[in-house]
Amino acid sequence: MIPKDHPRYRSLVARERLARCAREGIVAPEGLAAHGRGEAFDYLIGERTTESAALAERTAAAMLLAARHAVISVNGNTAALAAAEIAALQRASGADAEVNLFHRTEERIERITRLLTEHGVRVLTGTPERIVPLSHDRALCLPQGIGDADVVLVPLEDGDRCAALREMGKTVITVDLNPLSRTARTATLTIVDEVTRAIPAITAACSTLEAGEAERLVASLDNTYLLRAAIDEMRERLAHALE
Ligand SMILES: Nc1ncnc2c1ncn2[C@@H]1O[C@H](COP(=O)(O)OP(=O)(O)OP(=O)(O)O)[C@@H](O)[C@H]1O
Ligand SMILES: CC(C)(COP(=O)(O)O)[C@@H](O)C(=O)O
Ligand code: BAL
Repeated sequence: MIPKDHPRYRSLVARERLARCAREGIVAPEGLAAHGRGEAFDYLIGERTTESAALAERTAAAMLLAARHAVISVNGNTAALAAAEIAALQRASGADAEVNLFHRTEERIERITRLLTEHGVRVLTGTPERIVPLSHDRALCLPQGIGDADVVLVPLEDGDRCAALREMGKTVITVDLNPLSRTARTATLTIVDEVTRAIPAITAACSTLEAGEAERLVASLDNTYLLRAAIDEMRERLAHALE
């Protein structure tokens, strides 16, 4: 039982949820390591949504709403951490949701699909095909899902799949606490924020974008600026960390 007044309550609750979902075969064991890497970067931005991340989240909302066919690609970590948040984003944006795994097993696909459905997510299902040119199982996706999408939201992603989706002409939005990851540097739009903060922020933006704001956000998108702003935030916090 984690006391609500614990200074790291939010982090410990997330870890407890991931550990439980790993035991239940939803989160891959490797996902615990990936989460730890993310938490380290979250420390560096002060475990809060920075100004540049907030700008990226509003831009993501604009891109999802303008999409011909937006798909949220869900892996085990994202399902464990943000199933209800994905359902709310789906309702706000109209995006489809599809389970796509690196450590793919049919059992994990079924368990993650069940977890998402229980939280209100409408999950695309069907027979996957090797559509994305990759040598691992992230290549497997649904022709009517990621295969048809023009905009894909891929939280906690792999750099090689991000690059492959871009080469297929798709717009890739990622949520990644590490501004130096291959994904962060390859995506069309990178949200350097924690996934349970980022997804609700995108959802909120879907209903608060003002007239003309969406077009301005997309037209002014500069992912290098967003990554540099995140790095500058980390550097500034480190410079004054012991004051
Ligand atoms: N809760 C979270 N919210 C946001 N980002 C996260 C979260 N947990 C992990 N991450 C980040 O998501 C990424 C996914 O982990 P993974 O191990 O696939 O990354 P990676 O291999 O370093 O990335 P890349 O392949 O893009 O270089 C990591 O960059 C990690 O820092
Ligand atoms: C662990 C994970 C971040 C997700 O794995 P999965 O849920 O199988 O897509 C994976 O991409 C990795 O870095 O190993
Ligand atoms: N996420 C699986 C290995 C990679 O980072 O590409």
